[in-house]
Amino acid sequence: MISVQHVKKIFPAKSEEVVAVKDVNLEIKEGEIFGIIGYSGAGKSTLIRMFNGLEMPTEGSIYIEGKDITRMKESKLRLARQEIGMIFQHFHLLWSRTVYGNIAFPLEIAGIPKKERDERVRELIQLVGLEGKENAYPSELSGGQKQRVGIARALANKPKVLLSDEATSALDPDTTDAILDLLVDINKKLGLTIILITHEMHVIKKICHRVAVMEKGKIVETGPVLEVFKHPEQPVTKRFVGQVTDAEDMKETVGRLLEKYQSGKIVKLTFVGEVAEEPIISTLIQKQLIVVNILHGNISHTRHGAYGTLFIHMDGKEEEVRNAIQFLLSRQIGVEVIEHV
Ligand SMILES: Nc1ncnc2c1ncn2[C@@H]1O[C@H](COP(=O)(O)OP(=O)(O)OP(=O)(O)O)[C@@H](O)[C@H]1O
Repeated sequence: MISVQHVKKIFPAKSEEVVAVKDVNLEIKEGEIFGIIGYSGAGKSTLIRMFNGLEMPTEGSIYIEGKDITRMKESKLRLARQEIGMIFQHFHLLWSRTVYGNIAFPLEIAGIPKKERDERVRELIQLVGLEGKENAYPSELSGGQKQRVGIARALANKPKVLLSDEATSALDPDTTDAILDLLVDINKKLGLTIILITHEMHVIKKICHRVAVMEKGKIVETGPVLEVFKHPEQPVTKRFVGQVTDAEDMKETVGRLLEKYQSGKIVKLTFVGEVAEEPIISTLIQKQLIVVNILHGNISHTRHGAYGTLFIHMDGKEEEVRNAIQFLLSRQIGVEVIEHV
């Protein structure tokens, strides 16, 4: 549905030009929730803004349903933009208009008659769960409610694609989850394709089907979310996966334990899919002649199954510890012996 081909964006500057996006290629399917993750300055905003012509690439093409939006005349681009809604971190609402007025605004611009407009706004208010708030002004709303207005406004002209530029980054964790649930809901109900950029792996894990990792203007890794969790290849991807699988203080704890336990091994186990729900550790203790000390555990639920990590210390005779590792490997569990942090 969306094809990004050899896209490059250079910003001219007095001293040295900035190459914000370097030869990006992506294929995004209809109805997919596709996440682009990267640290600040990676080029995510520049890339997503090129999907609706807010920025134009210096080189390359972006096809949306077969039409190259980078080569459209302004009048055609304006029409094409109605097919692509966008939501923002800081909402970008009209402060002098009510919730109703904000959602009606793009319909007024599109020349939709009043009666039809009223109906559509009412539908949208219901869809995003803002019943009763029609006459409130943005200043009277919570962050989550403001983003609901942003989503309703973005959906007003029935777009096929929704672009989300860090839409939950200004929200607390519970509100973030509620907005992410809403995005999944509209993706399912409307079959809407969603492309989002974020610096939080939690967002990717919770709602995306596929992810692309961006670093210094390039896509360095891409794949289905669960696959990327299982086999992160690039160091930057490993850091992002670590955001949700490893506790902040884990490194310190493991460092201390490595010093404390002179015998045995500290291992990081990774479980994927159904294995994550099996009682592997109790079987391990029953079958192997080792002592197991559980240090830290975590299960993440992605759209395509569960992904678990567990740090344990296994103590016992060297051979028994080796057997235990073999047992775990035979159960399709990832085993990484931690030698140092
Ligand atoms: N209009 C502009 N003029 C010049 N340089 C720009 C412009 N917009 C972005 N850049 C530069 O392009 C690079 C990528 O910026 P971009 O905002 O796309 O990154 P990002 O991954 O979205 O980061 P953040 O999350 O901090 O916004 C940065 O070096 C930035 O300074």
